[in-house]
Amino acid sequence: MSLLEQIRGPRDLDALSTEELEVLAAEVRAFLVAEVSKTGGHLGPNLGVVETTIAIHRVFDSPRDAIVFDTGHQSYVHKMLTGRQDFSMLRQKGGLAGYPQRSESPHDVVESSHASSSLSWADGISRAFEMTGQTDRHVVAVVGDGALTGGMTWEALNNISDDNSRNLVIIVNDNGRSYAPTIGGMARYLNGVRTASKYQQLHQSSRRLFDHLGAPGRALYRGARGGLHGFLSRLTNNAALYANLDIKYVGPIDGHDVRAMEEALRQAKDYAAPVIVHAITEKGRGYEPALADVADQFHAVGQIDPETGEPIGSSGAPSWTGVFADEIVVQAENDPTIVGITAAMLRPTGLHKFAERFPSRVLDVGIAEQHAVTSAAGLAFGGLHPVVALYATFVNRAFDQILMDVGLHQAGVTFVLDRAGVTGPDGASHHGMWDLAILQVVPRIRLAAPRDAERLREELAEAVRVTDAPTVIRFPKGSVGPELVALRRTGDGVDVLREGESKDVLIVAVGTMATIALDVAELLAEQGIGCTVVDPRWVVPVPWSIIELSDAHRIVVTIEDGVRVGGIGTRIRQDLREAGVDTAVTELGLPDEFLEHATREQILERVGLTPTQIAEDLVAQVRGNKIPIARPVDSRPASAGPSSSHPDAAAPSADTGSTPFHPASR
Ligand SMILES: Cc1ncc(C[n+]2csc(CCOP(=O)(O)OP(=O)(O)O)c2C)c(N)n1
Ligand SMILES: CC(=O)[C@@H](O)[C@H](O)COP(=O)(O)O
Ligand SMILES: [Mg+2]
Repeated sequence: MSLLEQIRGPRDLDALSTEELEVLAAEVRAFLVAEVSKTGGHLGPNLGVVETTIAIHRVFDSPRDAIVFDTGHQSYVHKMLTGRQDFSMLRQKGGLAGYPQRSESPHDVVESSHASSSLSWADGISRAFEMTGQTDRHVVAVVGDGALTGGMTWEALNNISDDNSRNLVIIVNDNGRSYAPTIGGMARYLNGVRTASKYQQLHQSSRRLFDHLGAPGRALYRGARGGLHGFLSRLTNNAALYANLDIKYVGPIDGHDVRAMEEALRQAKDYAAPVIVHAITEKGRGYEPALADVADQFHAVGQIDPETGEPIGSSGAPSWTGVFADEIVVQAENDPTIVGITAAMLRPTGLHKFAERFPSRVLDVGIAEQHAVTSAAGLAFGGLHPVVALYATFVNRAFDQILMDVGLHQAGVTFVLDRAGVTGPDGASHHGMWDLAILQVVPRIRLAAPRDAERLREELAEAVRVTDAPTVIRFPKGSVGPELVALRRTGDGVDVLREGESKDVLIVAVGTMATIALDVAELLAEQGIGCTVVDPRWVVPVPWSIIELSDAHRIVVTIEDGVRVGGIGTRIRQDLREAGVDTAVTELGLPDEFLEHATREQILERVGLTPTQIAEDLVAQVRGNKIPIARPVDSRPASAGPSSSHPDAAAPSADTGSTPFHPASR
C-alpha cells in the first residue's frame, strides 16, 4: 500500500518523516497526472501546491483551523489529504467538485471559484474566531500571485492587522502565472524576489552542497536556509511592503521543499500576528508536458495522454471562442479605434489572435474585472472603442462599473461574454447564468445573444459600431452548432426561423436556445399545434416586431439560457403589457438556484429545458389543460398582482388568431 493510500485524514501525516513526506509528494504528483489526465481539470495549478498543501495539513489542524483556497482550483491535493481520493468522476455529475464543496467535507470552506476573495474570507473568519474567544483556532489563506492582482485582496490587506487577525496566516503561492505570466506592478515585485540572483544562486549551491552530506547535511541546510531567507527578506526589502501593512513577512521559501515550508508555517503559526509566507512554486511541477506548455502550463486541461500531455478526443469543431477570436481581428483591422481588454484570460476569452496581430491594442489588466470595465470607460472617453472580453460569470462583480461608469456616461464599450449560460463541469460559481438578468437593467444597454457563428460575426460587427451605449454579446462554452438560416428578417432585425401553420404558439428563443426551440416546434407540429420560432438577435431593447408577433399568437414562450427570474422573458412580458398586449406568456429559463457541476445536457434535463419537456408542457397549455385563468388585465382589482399560479393572460380567442394589434402610442 502506498503512503498516499494510508492517508485517510490530515493527522495521518504527523508520523511521516521528511523522507516519507518527499515520497508522499511524489505519489501525489503521480496520482494527479494519472487521474486528471482521464477526467480533465486543473492539473498545472495542483502540481504546483503539493508540498505547500502537505505542510499546511502537518502544521494546522483542519477543520478546527480553517483553510481557505483562493479560487479553489488548486484544492485537489487538499481533497486527497482529507479523505477524498476517488477522482474517477472529478467535475462530473455525482463526482467530486473541482473546487472546495462543503457538502463533500467539513475541511472545505469557500466554494466560490471567483478569484481574489480569500483574504476577505480569512479576515472575516479570523475576526470571528477572536471575537468569540476561539483564539486557538487559526485561519490559513492560500492565494496565488494571479489572485493578488485582484482588488479585493488589497481591500482585505488594508484591514488585516495584529489588532484583529493574530491567528491569520496568508500563503502567497507565487508561481509567476495566472494562465499566462502574471502582469502588473505586483507581479513585477514578486518576480523581483523570485528571480533575485542571490536567492537563486545561494539556494541552488547550498542545496547541492548539503545534499552531498546526505540526511544530516539536509537537516543542516534547512536550518541555514532559515537565516538565509531572513537575510534575503531584508535584502529584497520584501518585509517592508507587508510590514507597512502591519503584516509580518516570511520568505521567500522554496514552496517545493516540504520541510522548509513546514518550518516557515510553524514559525508563522507561532507569530501570534498576521503573517504572509511567500512560497516560490512552479505551476505544473514535476510533469514535463505541463512545464513545456508555454501558454498556461496546463492550467486547465481536458482529457490528455498522461505520457505526452497531448489532448485526447477533442472534437475539432469550431468553438464559440474561436469564432470570436477570428472575427475580432477582422473588426480591429477595419477599425483602428477598437482595443481589447482581458482580465488575465487572453487566450481563454479569444483575444490572443488580436494581441498577436495588434500587440499594442490589447491590454491585460490582471484578475481585475472592475478595473477593466472602468478603464474601458476611460478608453471610450479618449475616443477608442474597447472590447472587454470576460467569462459571463465574472461580469457579475463589475456590475456597478458597467452601470455607473459605462452606462451612465453612455460609453461605447462592447462586452463579449464567453461561457454564458450553463457551462457544466466547473459548477455553481462558473455557470454564466446571471448576465442577462443583471445587465438588462442598465439604461440604454443593448444585449445580443447569437444563435450561431454567422450571427456572432454579424452582431459583433453591429456592436462595435455603437458609440453611445454599452453593448453586450454573450455566447456559451464549447463548440458552435450548425448555422440556423432564417426564413426572413423583420425590419427591426428579428429573424423568423419557422412559421407556424397556425398561430397557437410563438417561441422567442434567446441565442442558442433557438436549436431547442426548433425541436420543440417540430414536436408541437406532430400534435397539430402551430408554432412560430423567432430569434430576436438583439434581445434588449425588445424589438417591436416581437410585440406585434406576440399579439398575433395565443401563447408566447420565451426560452433563455439564463436565470428566469428577471430574465429576458420577464422583460418581454413587461413590454407586452405596456403595449396593451395580453397574450399569455410562459417564461422558460434557469431556476434561481446554484446549479451543480455536471454536463450542460444533464443540467438542462434536470431543469426541464429539453425539447420533449417543453413540448409536453406546451401541448397541455394549448389544449386547455393549463391555459392560465384568463381575466382581461384591466379588469383586475387594483390590489391584485399577477395571478398567483399562472401568467396573466386574456382569454384565448375562438380561432387561433387574436384581433389585429393596434400599437399603443410608444
Ligand atoms: C474573478 C475571476 N476572474 C477570472 C477567473 C479565472 N481564473 C481562474 S484561475 C485564474 C488564474 C489564477 O492565478 P493564480 O491566482 O496565480 O493561481 P494559480 O493558477 O497560478 O495557482 C484565473 C484568471 C476567476 N476564477 N475569477
Ligand atoms: C478556475 C477558473 O476560473 C478557470 O480556470 C476555469 O475553470 C476554466 O474554465 P474553462 O475550462 O471553461 O475555460
Ligand atoms: Mg499563479
